Amino acid sequence: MPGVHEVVHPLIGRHLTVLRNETTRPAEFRGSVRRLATLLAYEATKDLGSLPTKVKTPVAMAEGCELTDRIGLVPILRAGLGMVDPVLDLIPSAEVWHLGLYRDEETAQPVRYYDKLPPGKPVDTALVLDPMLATGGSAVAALQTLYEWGVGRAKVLSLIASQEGVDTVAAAFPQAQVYVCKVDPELNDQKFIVPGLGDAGDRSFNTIIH
Ligand SMILES: O=P(O)(O)OC[C@H]1O[C@H](OP(=O)(O)OP(=O)(O)O)[C@H](O)[C@@H]1O
Ligand SMILES: O=c1cc[nH]c(=O)[nH]1
Ligand SMILES: [Mg+2]
Repeated sequence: MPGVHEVVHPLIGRHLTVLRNETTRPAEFRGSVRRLATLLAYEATKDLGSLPTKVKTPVAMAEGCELTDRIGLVPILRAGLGMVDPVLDLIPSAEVWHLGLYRDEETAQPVRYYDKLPPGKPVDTALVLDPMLATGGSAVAALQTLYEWGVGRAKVLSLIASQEGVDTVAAAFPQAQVYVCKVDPELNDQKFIVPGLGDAGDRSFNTIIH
């Protein structure tokens, strides 16, 4: 499907296995989120704009390059927070604009609770960071906000998506690019991804109520 990129790599397969495992504790879960976010960001940034430059090494002049896009990382609270630092490590010049969205437990519809995008000029490329793309409602809401802001280009980076979710995003915003480690086949009655990994926010932040 155009616009949806499932990144296949043995390291992604391995770290995803740890992430899915129900016995994985929060600290190790966060580590796996970081590793997968790095691998996904590497793939999702292959077409970033850059210009050739020169750089002086201790020995001689060499060819270099600099990034030309103004890049915004857009983590979706809460679970997207765990993907910020690894992507910021790769793109230290990026801006970070948080969006607060949670799924209503009864309806699974996204509820907006934080949005402070500035009124001025938007970023050229926005990377939406959220480990889970289930119904696609949160990703669609985030993309709607970003396109209204005026971003030139938006890419959604999710560790696990459902087929229904990526279809929903593609139908709403065919111009958006979606990068995922794995597209899982279905959603259950509570709109959780199957097999998925459970609730990414709760597993990241150790907030599962027993
Ligand atoms: O595709 P959707 O059906 O919209 O579901 C995906 C959303 O659900 C999760 O967030 P959640 O609402 O659990 O909030 P949290 O990150 O605060 O735990 C996840 O991090 C996404 O934001
Ligand atoms: O499976 C799911 C669906 C929504 N949010 C999650 O964290 N997991
Ligand atoms: Mg959320």
